[in-house]
Amino acid sequence: MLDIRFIRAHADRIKEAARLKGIEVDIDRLLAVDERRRELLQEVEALKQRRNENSRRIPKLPPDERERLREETRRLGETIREKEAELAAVLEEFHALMLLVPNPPSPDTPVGDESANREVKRVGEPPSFPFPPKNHVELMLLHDMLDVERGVKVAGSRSYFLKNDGVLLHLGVLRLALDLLRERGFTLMYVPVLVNAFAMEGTGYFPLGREQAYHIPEDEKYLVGTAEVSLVAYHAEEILREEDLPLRYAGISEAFRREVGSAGRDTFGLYRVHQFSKVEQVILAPADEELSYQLHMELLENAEELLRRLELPYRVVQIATGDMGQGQVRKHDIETWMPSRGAYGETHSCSTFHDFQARRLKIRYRKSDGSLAYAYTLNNTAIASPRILIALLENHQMEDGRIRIPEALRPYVGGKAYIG
Ligand SMILES: Nc1ncnc2c1ncn2[C@@H]1O[C@H](COS(=O)(=O)NC(=O)[C@@H](N)CO)[C@@H](O)[C@H]1O
Repeated sequence: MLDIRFIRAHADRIKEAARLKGIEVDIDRLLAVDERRRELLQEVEALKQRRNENSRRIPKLPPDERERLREETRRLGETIREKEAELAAVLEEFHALMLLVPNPPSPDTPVGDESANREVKRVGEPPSFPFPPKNHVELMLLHDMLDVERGVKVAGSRSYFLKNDGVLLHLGVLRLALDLLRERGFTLMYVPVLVNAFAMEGTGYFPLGREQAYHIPEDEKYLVGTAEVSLVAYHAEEILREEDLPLRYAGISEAFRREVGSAGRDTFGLYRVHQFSKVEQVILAPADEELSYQLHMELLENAEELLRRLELPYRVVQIATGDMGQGQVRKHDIETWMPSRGAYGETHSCSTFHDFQARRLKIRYRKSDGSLAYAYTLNNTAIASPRILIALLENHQMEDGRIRIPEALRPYVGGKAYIG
C-alpha cells in the first residue's frame, strides 16, 4: 500500500510503475474514487453537525415550532443514512484499488523484462568434471536419500520424500543458516504456517498472486509460501520504539506453493516442489532509504556467507522491473551453479519494500520527536531446501559417486567428510 497523498502527487510515476511491472490497475479511477470519498466524508460530517445543532435547539423552541424542526431532523437522518451507504461502497472500491497499486522501483533498478536482469557479481567457478557428472536425483537415489515415486504416490506431482543423509543434509543446511544468523544478531523464530488472510494481504501475497496459496476454507486459513508472511505480520497493528529498530528476525518454516502457471516448468527433481523448508531473514527498520539500502546489502551478504561456507559457485543478479513483485522497490536474486541444469539456478531472493508492507499491516514506530511513522521492511532467503541440495550434491560429487561435505556442514551430518 502507498500513501494516497503520494499517489495523488505522483500519479504518472505510479502509472509508469504499473506498466513496467505489468500490473493492471486504473489509477485515474482510484483518484476519482478518492475524490468522491473525501466529498462524501465532508458532506456526512456537515449533515451530522446540522442534526446535532437541531437536536440542541428543539427543546428551547416554543412547542408549535418543535414539530417542524423534528420533521426536518428526521429527513436529515434519512439523508445521512443514504450518504453513508454510498460512502461504504466508495470506501470498498477505494480500498480494493489501493491494494493493487505498485511500489515504484528504485532508480537503480534495470528497466525491462527478465532479460534485463543485471549480473552484479560472480563468485567461484563452476566445476569442470573429468567424468560425466550425475544429477542430484541420480546421486540421491544412489545413496538412498530420496524417493520421488512414493512422494508422487502419497502427495501427487512435485512431491518427494527425503531419506537418511538426505534428511541430515536438509536439516544441516537449515541449521547452518540459523546458527549464522543468530551469531549476526537475528532473533530465531519458529513461525505459524497456517495464517489468517490479513497476513497474506498485508505482506502483498494477496490479492495479486492469491492463487498461489493453499486455502483451508473450513478454518479460513492459508498456508504460507514463505515465513516472510508470518514474520512481517508479527508486529501488525503495533507501535514499535525507534530505539529498538532495526529488528532482525530469522524464521524457519515449511513453505507451501501451488505453483499455478508453472505446469511443465522445472518438473525434474527437487527444483520446483509444492512443499519445502526455508530459513527466512526479515528486517523491520526506520523509514530511511539509505539505511534500507545498507540493510539490503547486509541481507545479501548473510546469504553469500552461507554459500561461501557451502563452497558453492554463485552469482548475484539485480532483478529488472518486469520481473519484480508489486511491492518491491529493489530486488536481487542469488543464483547458484547447478551442473545438471548447466546454468545458475535461483536460490535466494532479496527484497526491499520501504513502507509498502508496513502500511498494509499498520506497523508503525514512534520517532524521537514523538511523531509516528510506518516502518520499512526487507527480506531475503537465508537457505531454502531442498533446492539448495541440487547445487550442494552436484557440485561436490566425486567420480566414484561419493559426495564431499564442505567443512562447515560436517558438524551437522555427524562429522562425516563424505556421503557414500
Ligand atoms: N516451488 C519451489 N520449490 C522449491 N524451492 C522454492 C520454490 N519456490 C521458491 N523456492 C526457494 O525459495 C526461495 C525464496 O522464494 S522467493 O519466492 O523467491 N522469495 C521469498 O519467498 C522471499 N520471502 C525471500 O525468501 C527461492 O529463491 C528458492 O530458492
